[in-house]
Amino acid sequence: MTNGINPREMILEILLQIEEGEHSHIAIRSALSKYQFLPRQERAFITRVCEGTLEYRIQIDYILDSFSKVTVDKMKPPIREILRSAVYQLRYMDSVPDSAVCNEAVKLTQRKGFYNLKPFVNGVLRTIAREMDQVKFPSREENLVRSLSVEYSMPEQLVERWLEAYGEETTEKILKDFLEEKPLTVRCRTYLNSQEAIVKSLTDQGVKVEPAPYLPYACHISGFDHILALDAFINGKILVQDVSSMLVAEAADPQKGDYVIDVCAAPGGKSLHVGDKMEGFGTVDARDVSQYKVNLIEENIRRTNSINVQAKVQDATIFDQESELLADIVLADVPCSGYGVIGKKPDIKYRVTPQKQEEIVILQRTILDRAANYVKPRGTLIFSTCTIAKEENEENMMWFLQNYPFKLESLDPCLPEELHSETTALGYLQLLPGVHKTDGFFIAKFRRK
Ligand SMILES: C[S@@+](CC[C@H](N)C(=O)[O-])C[C@H]1O[C@@H](n2cnc3c(N)ncnc32)[C@H](O)[C@@H]1O
Repeated sequence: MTNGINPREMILEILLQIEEGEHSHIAIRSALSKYQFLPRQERAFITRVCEGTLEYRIQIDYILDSFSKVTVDKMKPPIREILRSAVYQLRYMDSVPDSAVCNEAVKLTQRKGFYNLKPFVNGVLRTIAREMDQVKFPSREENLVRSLSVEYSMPEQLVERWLEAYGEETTEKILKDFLEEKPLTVRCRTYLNSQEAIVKSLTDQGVKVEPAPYLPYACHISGFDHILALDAFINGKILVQDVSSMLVAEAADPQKGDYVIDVCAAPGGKSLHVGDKMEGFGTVDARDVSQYKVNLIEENIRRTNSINVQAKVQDATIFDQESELLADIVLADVPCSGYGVIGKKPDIKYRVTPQKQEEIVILQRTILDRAANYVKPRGTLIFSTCTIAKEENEENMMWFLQNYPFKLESLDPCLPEELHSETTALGYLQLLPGVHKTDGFFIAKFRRK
């Protein structure tokens, strides 16, 4: 315990919030921001246990159900989360002795007022600590979907869909990659600063900087506590962005002086990148659906002093007549299921429903329909998502080609050679985690006829 704050109690509160529907990264960030004085090691422990417990929830529940008479779904929420986070530590964190994990879980059970459940928590955890190796996991031969689901802690319906779309080998690569820890990726704004100066500023503050794949200005950074305390961040020299997302501005290939509309822009990563590529010339109209979202874009515009990017509230499902046929480039980086970023936001995998999937495709098509109208003749439309669901990507792309006066245009002149393929020559790219060295992401480039 440090300064009266019990890390395991914080973990429990965060996990309960996530169970109630809060996004994991928001729940963790807001809890930690309340206790900024916590030592770095303790913050890292809290983050790791919360993220790990969530990432491995299906596997953890399988283990708990193998040892507990009360199944996980029948447990009281605080007990369930105490047990889940303890099993995560027992299985995946060698740094914490098993006895400490069990003792702390029992103490927390008592502190939360569940005196009568202390023996239960104690018994289940001590048995698991002793007999973890004897758990009989589902075998691939008997049931491939169930086996992959438990091994990689992914809901069966997603495993099933990806097996069908990508086959066993690729699906396993994707599933494995989602569980791997990754450093943060940033875009160095080399249009205003030299890469060397940016890297020096970071390393001077003790940050480890490594080149990220595919793009020379993309870096992996690690070994720091708060990004908000880094000079390169404060001064707008770096922006947090995955390489997959940086490829959108590469695919758009804006020219100085272009008029660009980004219909789903918040928090502004791609708009700002396009603005940088135009070196301060032209205009990027960065739009999003709410004032809250537009404030996020404005914050980034201010921090980066991006003079050619402007933000405004505009619902992309409502046709904006004033923009008709005006834009050289339209970016439609539409809201999506987010399956490509499950590695960073594990709660996404637990929120999947077939109904939501259908609704999201309808929303995407509505946005594409409106966005198409803003592209001037011979202009460019970039359609992108951070998902690996075919109905949101290839199927939407085909639907668009069949219904609108656009054709696909090769991405190869804009992409690094390592990413060239049959589909990039045609005009689209599906990045898959574990296959490519990025998040899962889709980009299609259309040109108006
Ligand atoms: C994938 S994110 C965009 C990320 C952004 N392009 C970037 O690079 O930082 C999708 C965005 O679509 C926005 N959105 C959802 N529905 C919308 C609508 N009807 N009109 C405009 N934006 C919408 C969301 O608020 C969200 O910011």
